[in-house]
Amino acid sequence: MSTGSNKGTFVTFEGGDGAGKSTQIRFLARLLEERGREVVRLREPGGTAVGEALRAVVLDPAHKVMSDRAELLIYEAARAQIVDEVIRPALQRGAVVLCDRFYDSTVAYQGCGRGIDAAFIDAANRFACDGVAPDVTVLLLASGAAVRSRMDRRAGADRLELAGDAFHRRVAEGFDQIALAEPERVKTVESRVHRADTFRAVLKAVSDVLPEAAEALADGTDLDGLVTDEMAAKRAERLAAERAARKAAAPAQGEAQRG
Ligand SMILES: Nc1ncnc2c1ncn2[C@@H]1O[C@H](COP(=O)(O)OP(=O)(O)O)[C@@H](O)[C@H]1O
Ligand SMILES: Cc1cn([C@H]2C[C@H](O)[C@@H](COP(=O)(O)OP(=O)(O)O)O2)c(=O)[nH]c1=O
Repeated sequence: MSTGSNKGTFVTFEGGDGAGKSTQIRFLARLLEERGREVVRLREPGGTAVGEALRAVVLDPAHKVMSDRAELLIYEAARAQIVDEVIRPALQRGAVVLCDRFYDSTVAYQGCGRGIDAAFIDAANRFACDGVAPDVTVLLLASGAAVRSRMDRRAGADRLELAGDAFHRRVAEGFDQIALAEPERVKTVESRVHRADTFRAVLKAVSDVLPEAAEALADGTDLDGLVTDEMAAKRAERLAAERAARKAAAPAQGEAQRG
């Protein structure tokens, strides 16, 4: 295992915004939980109180004058926190940790995108990770047109999403370079039209480190059914969150009308 005495498995998902990382993490988490594994689902930056606070700062489009060095250090600060507070303890317990982005995003976005020196990025990543490293990384690739139509359906672009086409082209090249440099760890998966097809490719990519994934591909598990159920669960969660937000806003509107 990549982190010495760990019993767990650490899987990271990388790729551009809207590539389908969080969707595929949902599917894999469900499959592993159905097979009795403890799964810890995380996103970077975030996943801890400190990390979520830092996420709000670094992604806020109102912060138009943030320096590239400040941006890098915020991502690394969030990473150091999530490694110490959540990832290392979870791996020591034997859990599967599924993380939406990790240090490869810093290489691609702050290194290739912003142009910060690669050796410094590498040292900063090592300092923040303190010996914790993914067992396998799934790099999801989606065509520009597919991502644009997916992102159009999303509300409110964040500060990084607003960074421009040339920046995002450099980020995509950065991910390609990472995949070329580390083919053992980084498995490239095309994000297909049908989510279940992408999921099968993800299972294949992680099957060396997660025996449950290899079993599911071999034993005729109904993967289309799992994807359909999980998409319905996601829709239900979104509707519940929207209802809760409307309910929270309603008394405030009442106050405003009274005042
Ligand atoms: N294979 C796919 N085909 C079509 N839409 C997809 C596919 N995978 C994900 N999506 C949709 O695209 C959007 C972005 O996916 P998401 O998983 O949030 O991406 P990411 O986490 O990489 O930003 C979501 O609305 C999701 O439902
Ligand atoms: C972890 C990490 C993320 N990022 C960027 C990539 C994303 O644009 C943003 C995280 O936003 P997020 O919404 O989690 O990504 P996505 O849109 O793919 O779901 O932060 C970096 O620039 N460097 C990093 O080290």
